[in-house]
Amino acid sequence: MTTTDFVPVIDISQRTDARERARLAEAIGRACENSGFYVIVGHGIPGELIDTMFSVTESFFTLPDSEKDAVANRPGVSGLRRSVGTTANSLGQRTPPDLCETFGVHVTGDLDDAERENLGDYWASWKLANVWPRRPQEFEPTWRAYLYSVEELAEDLMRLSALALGLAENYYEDKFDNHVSSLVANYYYPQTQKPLPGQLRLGAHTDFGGLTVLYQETDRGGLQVRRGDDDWRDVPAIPGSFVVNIGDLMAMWTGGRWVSTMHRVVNPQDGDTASRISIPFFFQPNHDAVIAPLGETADQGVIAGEWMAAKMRKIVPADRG
Ligand SMILES: O=C(O)CCC(=O)C(=O)O
Ligand SMILES: [Fe+2]
Repeated sequence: MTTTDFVPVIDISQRTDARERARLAEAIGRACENSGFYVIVGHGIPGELIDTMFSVTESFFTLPDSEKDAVANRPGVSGLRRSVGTTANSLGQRTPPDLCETFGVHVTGDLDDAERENLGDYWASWKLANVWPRRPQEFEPTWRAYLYSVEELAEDLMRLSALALGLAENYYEDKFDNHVSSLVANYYYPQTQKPLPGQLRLGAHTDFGGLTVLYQETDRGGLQVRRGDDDWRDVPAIPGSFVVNIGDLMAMWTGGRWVSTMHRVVNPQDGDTASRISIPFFFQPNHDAVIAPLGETADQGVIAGEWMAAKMRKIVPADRG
């Protein structure tokens, strides 16, 4: 099986046409059963918005440290994490920290303190307040415009997913009407020292939530998806595309018919000091949505927020905010 059979490229430009929707849903369903990953083109998010999103994000990450510190993550506040910890820890693996820093905001991060406090009685990243860099000036408006667009796209992908599973298109709507999604930028900084044994740009993991829509720099490479036990396949990097993958909750929702697949970001070749940026949007259900496998009763399910927060805590110690 070639990589594009395992992670197919799907053109969704005709998705407003009813007949074409059925065909797209079928292609998405097949991809989600096989690898849980697909690449979309023709998604309708303007290239100009994506380019600006990339350039403000890159400008931010390459600011002097003293300036970046102003938005550093602290108790109660999201922002910049210099070290994301060890992603592979979420699966119980012990490896050195990932070679990555991240900046993230949540759709819930602008609510007032009391409202955020109500989003689950446990520590969870979506309860943190957003903080925005002052420079570059266009950072915040661009991130907000991008967030709005990618959220709409993710909603439509969920409608197509529902169709693929033989459900009503709006089946997932009331499970995502107060979603706790996040928009994150991963900055894989230049590697000027040899990584430690087992140390990666981003360790092997599965995503937690519903689905992830990821922008990646397409001339860098590094994102790999696992096939079988130890066969890592490069994800096709196509200019103007997004990588879509389903998370654990979506897989649980389908009773395992769809798969949430392990992926990682490997280091560049020795001596290659190029940085790499990726920007995932994690579409995560309402914190109180009950996720039970299709056809099972709610008491067979888990509470989405409790489940995601428990997995998150294995990566980021709760006392780090
Ligand atoms: O950087 C990438 O291409 C993948 C990032 C990723 O898997 C994640 O942030 O969950
Ligand atoms: Fe991921």
